[in-house]
Amino acid sequence: MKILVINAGSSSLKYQLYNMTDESVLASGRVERIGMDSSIVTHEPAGKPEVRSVSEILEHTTAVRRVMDMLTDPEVGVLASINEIDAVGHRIVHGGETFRESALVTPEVKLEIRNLFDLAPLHNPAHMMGIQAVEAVLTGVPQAVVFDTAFHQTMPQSSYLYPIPMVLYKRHKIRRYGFHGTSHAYVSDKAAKVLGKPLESLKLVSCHIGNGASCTAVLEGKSYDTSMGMTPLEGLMMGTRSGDLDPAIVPYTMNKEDLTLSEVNSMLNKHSGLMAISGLSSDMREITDAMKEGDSHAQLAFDMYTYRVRKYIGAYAAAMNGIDTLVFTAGVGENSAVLRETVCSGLTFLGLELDPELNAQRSKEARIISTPDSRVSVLVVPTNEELIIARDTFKLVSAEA
Ligand SMILES: Nc1ncnc2c1ncn2[C@@H]1O[C@H](COP(=O)(O)OP(=O)(O)O)[C@@H](O)[C@H]1O
Ligand SMILES: CC(=O)OP(=O)(O)O
Ligand SMILES: [Mg+2]
Repeated sequence: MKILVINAGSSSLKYQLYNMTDESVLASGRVERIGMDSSIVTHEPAGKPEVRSVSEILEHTTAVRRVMDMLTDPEVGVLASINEIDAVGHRIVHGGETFRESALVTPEVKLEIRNLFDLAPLHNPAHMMGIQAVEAVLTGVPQAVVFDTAFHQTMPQSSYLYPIPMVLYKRHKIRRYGFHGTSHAYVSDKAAKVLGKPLESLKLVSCHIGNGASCTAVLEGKSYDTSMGMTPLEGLMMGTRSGDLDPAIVPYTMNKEDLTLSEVNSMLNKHSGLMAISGLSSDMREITDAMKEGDSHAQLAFDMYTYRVRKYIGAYAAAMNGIDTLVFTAGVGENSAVLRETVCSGLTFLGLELDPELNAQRSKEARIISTPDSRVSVLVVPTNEELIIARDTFKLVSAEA
């Protein structure tokens, strides 16, 4: 079975085509700047060089058509015909309280995703465009949806409720949902396998640190608490998102700077985090490079960023009455040895001891980077959200057939 995985954003569409016989990736790529004057299409067929092209792609249906053209192109394609695609799986950021697990796309499921537009105005409408674009181009092909929030639906009320009037939860479903669930679930499971222990026996903290970043306390194999909240803005400091701050800053800033709601929202989501403090970049590679050159703003951004990760790990160790496993994943977590070292250097009080050589090694494999005597096992586990989406889609479509 061949499955196309799609992660549709408001102005981008990322894809991976899997052959589920051996879970190999046949091709992957992305369409960026949808709706702008020049869109960039990057296509990577397995074993062949990447191809890039620039054209005008005004909406998602055209983007999906372009992806199909690339996949079936005589030179850079990997399929003889689009009829070879058996199913499509979509990443959906917000599943609210409705979706505890992945689902096949039906008219009812689409309606539910639409009902969640308010809770994820940046993400869910884009995902819906992706679903509809596939419907238009690959008529009749089954589609599945896999939710970032689903894994966190096990959180107890004491973790997910905010201490604000209950009526807001009842009326508007204002609560913590948490995100990156597909990734947290995958890396927790993988870490347990690497350690040779049942996941249910572990007190694990998973740190997904990419452009968006979140920490999750995984207790008895389930999400017990997580740092992102009603939206992916809460929690850790991120590339361009502030993470935690005093909520009083919002009205105060609006008043002092004469900002509208949408402007303050944009400030916190797009112009804060590493970008704001360093004044340089939201990309951790550029931050750490600048630090080496003695850039004090980049250093401050890094110090704040790592300090906040460490605080969450400490908080979750307390929340679970202990921690025996710490996992780093995603772009920064997998690749930045200096970030892992800095975060862990303040956690020796837990009996955590990093092995500097193992930490410095580069590898695409899941691996332990703590010493044999460390009371907390520290691991780097490369995440693979697309593979989980492909697997869930495969399961759902096979069960239906
Ligand atoms: N070698 C590296 N060292 C430090 N940071 C890295 C490295 N490679 C990638 N990154 C960071 O990973 C981030 C992207 O992470 P990723 O998980 O791909 O994010 P997203 O899926 O949210 O776009 C980049 O912004 C960059 O800061
Ligand atoms: C939910 C979220 O923050 O996603 P991303 O890390 O892809 O931005
Ligand atoms: Mg990501």
